[in-house]
Amino acid sequence: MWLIFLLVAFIIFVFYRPFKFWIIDPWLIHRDLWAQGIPGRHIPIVGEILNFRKSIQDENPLGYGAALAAKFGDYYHVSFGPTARLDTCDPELINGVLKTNARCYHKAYIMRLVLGVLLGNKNLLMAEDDIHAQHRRLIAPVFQHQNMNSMISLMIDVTKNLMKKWSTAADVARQDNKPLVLNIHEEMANLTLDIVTSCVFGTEIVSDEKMHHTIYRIISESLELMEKRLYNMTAIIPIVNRLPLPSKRCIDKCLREGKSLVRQIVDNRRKGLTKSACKGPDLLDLLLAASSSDKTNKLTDEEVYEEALTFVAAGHETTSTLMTWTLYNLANNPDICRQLEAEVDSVLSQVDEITPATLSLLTYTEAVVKESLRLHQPVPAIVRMAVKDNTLVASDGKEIHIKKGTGIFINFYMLHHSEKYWHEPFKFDPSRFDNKQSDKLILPFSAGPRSCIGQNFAMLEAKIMLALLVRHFRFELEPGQKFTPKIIVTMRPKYGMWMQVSPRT
Ligand code: HEM
Repeated sequence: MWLIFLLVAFIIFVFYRPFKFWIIDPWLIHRDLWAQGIPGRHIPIVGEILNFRKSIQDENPLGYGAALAAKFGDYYHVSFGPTARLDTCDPELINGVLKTNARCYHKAYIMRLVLGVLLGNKNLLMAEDDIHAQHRRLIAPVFQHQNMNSMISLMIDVTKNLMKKWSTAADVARQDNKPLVLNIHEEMANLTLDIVTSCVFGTEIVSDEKMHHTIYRIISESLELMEKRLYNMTAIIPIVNRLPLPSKRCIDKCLREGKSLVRQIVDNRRKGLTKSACKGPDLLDLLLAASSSDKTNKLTDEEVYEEALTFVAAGHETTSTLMTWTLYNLANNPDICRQLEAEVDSVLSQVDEITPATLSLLTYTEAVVKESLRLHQPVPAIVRMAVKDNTLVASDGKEIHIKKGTGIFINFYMLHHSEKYWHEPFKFDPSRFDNKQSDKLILPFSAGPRSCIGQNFAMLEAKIMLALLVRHFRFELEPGQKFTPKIIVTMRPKYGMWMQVSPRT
């Protein structure tokens, strides 16, 4: 008798929990949303993963969300794997999730799987609730304008180093009667990695080829592996995602390498063996100072390592994709490019004088960057998970009761391309930002208490790089290439971006 009882209990334990996770919980959420009149569809177990994977194979990852929105509207429910979620590009619903009801949401399990395995969970990007609030309070002063301004000269130097290499390479190519052709995405990835690593850690890391290469490899390799694990579902299935499969072992190795590298850099700085390369303190100095100034809330060593690595990971690929798509948009719109060159030529004197004062005069440059952030936002979507029942209100006044466990997919791409809010949304037109009104509908850095803490840094860096690049070079797209977006957290060009780069005479 006891044996039978134990056997039944064991079977319930083994089968019920997965059954509840994969079948019952998602079904209850979909049923509830249907009952509220929210349109949508439910594909059990795999959800939309196979459809999404097909859209990637068809080289149209963005078209898939657009097709769902065309069918169901600005908010609808679907599943991704076992998670039932509400997908939306409605500005009021987004505002509710990111701002008014922010306390009811955490980063989605899927984000934790993609980024948490690389960065850990005790950093600003991944931490939740009180730990997040404590880190945000400590770290926010690091990104104040006055600290950012002391990094201007370093950003200029690093950009000029790259331009010097390009000038030499262009001279060599000219001697062979050929244009200089570069994969601009790779060039921008190296440039932004150099800028962010030198602003975080000092120049020691940039001059050390091996360290530089290791950081680049760790970030790109682990993101690639995570993408594979996501689409073959090994990252999603509980227990399976912990098995020491080759992909998991490789990611764990990347994480160990990354942490030990950062640990070495932090320890060297603490011992005074290295110093900031900025005019003032660099981000590592500021992070160490912030973490030791508040004795009761100080960050542990482990947290300092994680935060420093997070700055590099969060600030590298995002800004490089922004720059790549900006140069692509300019190459496709020569009139806009000439207007930008005219502004940059008139504001910067012969000696490329870039200061906070000259930067504030580069208003068209800023509009070009913002329009690129709208048209090709580096982070096209983010995902949240409701950790409490709550109610959201959509722009049409509809109240939606969200159950704990519902995922929310915030589709910035659709918001930024909606004909409801933007005239000719697929046109690259920086003049839309003459009107401050547009700022309310563009959310490339997200919004609310979890908005991008590095946005001042990113805007400053992008303006400096763009002003210097267009002042000295012209960019033309090499014919015959495909511009397919590839999305793994950021939206980069899948096959690179090949351009003819010629010095301006
Ligand atoms: C064009 C460049 C950038 C874009 C488009 C961008 C975009 C974003 C977005 C959309 C988020 C919210 C993510 C979410 O809620 O899931 C975010 C968060 C964050 N970003 Fe950025 N980012 C950029 C540059 C940077 C830079 C340069 C840094 C640091 C040096 C940085 C550090 C962070 C951090 C630490 C967070 C987490 C903030 C928090 O949760 O409190 N980002 N970023």
